[in-house]
Amino acid sequence: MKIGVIGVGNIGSILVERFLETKPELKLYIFNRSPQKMEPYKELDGIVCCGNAAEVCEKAEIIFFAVKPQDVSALFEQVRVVEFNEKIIVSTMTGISIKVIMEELGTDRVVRIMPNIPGMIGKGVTGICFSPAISKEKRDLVIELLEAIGSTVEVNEKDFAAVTALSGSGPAFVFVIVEALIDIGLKMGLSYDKARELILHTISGSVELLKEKGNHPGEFRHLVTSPSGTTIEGIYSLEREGLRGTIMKTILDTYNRARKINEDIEKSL
Ligand SMILES: NC(=O)C1=CN([C@@H]2O[C@H](COP(=O)(O)OP(=O)(O)OC[C@H]3O[C@@H](n4cnc5c(N)ncnc54)[C@H](OP(=O)(O)O)[C@@H]3O)[C@@H](O)[C@H]2O)C=CC1
Ligand SMILES: O=C(O)[C@@H]1CCC=N1
Repeated sequence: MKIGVIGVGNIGSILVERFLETKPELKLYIFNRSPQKMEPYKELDGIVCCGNAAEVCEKAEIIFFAVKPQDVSALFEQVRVVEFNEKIIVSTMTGISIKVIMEELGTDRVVRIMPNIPGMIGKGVTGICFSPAISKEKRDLVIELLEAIGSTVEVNEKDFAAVTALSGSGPAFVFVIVEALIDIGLKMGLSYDKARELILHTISGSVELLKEKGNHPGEFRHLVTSPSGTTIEGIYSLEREGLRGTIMKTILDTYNRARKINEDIEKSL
């Protein structure tokens, strides 16, 4: 199968590298605005570095658009000449609706996805939504392709801003929390390595426990919390400081920003 990737930045390069690693049978066609980002792929088998975005669209059957929202107008201009017909466009672009892509490019086969950075090791989760014209067979094909970066969750397009906030941007919030936990480990006298090991195992172990047992997180939180013990002291502090509200507000601000990007793009096109 012939796959195109336009924009080989953070997300585009994850897609390219995971496809190369897990799906060697694919033929890849890539293009990036600044050519130096294509350098690492120049001599590799199964990958062609194209001269422009339209060439990628002409040669590939499924084409990933992985540019920033502010670069989408220029990209539309560059690929408007292409006859998309049976081709499928898969967009990672935040805030760009399926309708906008269909109208701009005169196609009815568009998939909108919101991947995340753990896709780098095949452990990402990707929100996905299809335009109605895409057949069940082609939907399954795209989902199978995306297994290269992890699992997929099908959502309604109206929920994309929420997916962006929770799982698209989510890893950044997790990394900030991990950093804060390591720093406080250092403050309490632990080495960086020991604090990091303790924290990463605590987080991944707690996540695995929730996944395996399926309980509501509050149930396990109670198991840890002894009367007059250490945990309740921490929980009391956490609630007084408003951590729960801070986290909810963080996600809501991110969600509102995703909606605003969408609104601004729709107005500008
Ligand atoms: N980063 C993340 O975790 C996630 C990002 N997204 C979304 O995915 C999209 C890409 O994000 P990200 O990879 O982080 O962004 P990057 O800026 O890292 O990558 C975008 C790439 O697109 C290139 N580019 C821009 N215009 C064109 C064009 N017309 N033709 C070819 N290449 C072009 C840029 O080239 P140049 O080198 O010249 O700048 C750049 O390398 C965004 O819309 C983002 O919102 C979605 C989910 C998660
Ligand atoms: O920060 C951003 O806009 C993108 C969308 C999700 C993750 N990164």
